[in-house]
Amino acid sequence: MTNTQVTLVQIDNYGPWTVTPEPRREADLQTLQSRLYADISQFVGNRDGYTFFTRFDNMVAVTNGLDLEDHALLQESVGNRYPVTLSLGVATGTSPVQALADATERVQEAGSAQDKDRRECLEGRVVEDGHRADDDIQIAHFDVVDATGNYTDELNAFDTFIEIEQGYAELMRHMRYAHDSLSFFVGGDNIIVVCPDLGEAEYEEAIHHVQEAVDVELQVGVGRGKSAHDAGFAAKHALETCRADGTRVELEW
Ligand SMILES: Nc1nc2c(ncn2[C@@H]2O[C@H](COP(=O)(O)OP(=O)(O)OP(=O)(O)O)[C@@H](O)[C@H]2O)c(=O)[nH]1
Repeated sequence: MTNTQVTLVQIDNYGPWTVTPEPRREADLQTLQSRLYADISQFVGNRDGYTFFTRFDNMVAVTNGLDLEDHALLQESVGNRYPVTLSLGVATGTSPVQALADATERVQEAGSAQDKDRRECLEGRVVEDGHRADDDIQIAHFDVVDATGNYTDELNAFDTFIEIEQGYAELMRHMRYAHDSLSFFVGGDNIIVVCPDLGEAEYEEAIHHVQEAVDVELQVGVGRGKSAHDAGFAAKHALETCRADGTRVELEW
């Protein structure tokens, strides 16, 4: 049974900061956001977690293996090096959607995203070391079948972008409402989905749904592990099996 530990990362009072004392140059904000994401991804990734950029001012991480001291160190390090600070909410559960909802609630209870007095809050609980298991995380790595042949080498770059984003939008909604899963676009034509215990039938159904709704053909490799890295790495190997064998769903555990 999965036990996903999810961390919501929220930049404190970021909206007001972007326009104080007057609107800041957009390129500078884009640079700040992408560097902050890169730093958090590296910090969490070095401890075998995954971080997703989502809206950049709010990011979502799968943090099994990181304790509250690790989270506090991330806050301290960012606070020392950036003009902004981070609040973090952490929660665990068999449903990734519910865990993220609980993590969000903890940050919201500490104060508004635009409350100038809420800084560096750290709320929540983690999966304790003695309670971690090899099937705590289930990750599905989706990609578009032959995106290069069907889109990248055929359409102009913006129309390719629209097609890929349509596939992502349909999949993320479907996986959230039908299968309690969190989907994140990770670049190219790839979508990483953090799942509860799902089986082959659910993935077949999701691929069929996206094909029917927006005519984008997906394949998926699924893995399990003690950390996001372990599960995600198994999923990548499973996806390689799809590519080699021409199959649409491969589970590796
Ligand atoms: N984040 C991430 N991006 C990837 C990964 N693999 C491929 N990509 C991205 O996806 C793009 C397309 O590569 P592929 O998915 O291998 O190509 P494809 O044409 O869809 O071919 P098939 O997947 O074999 O059907 C690449 O340019 C990368 O941007 C991955 O493991 N992680």
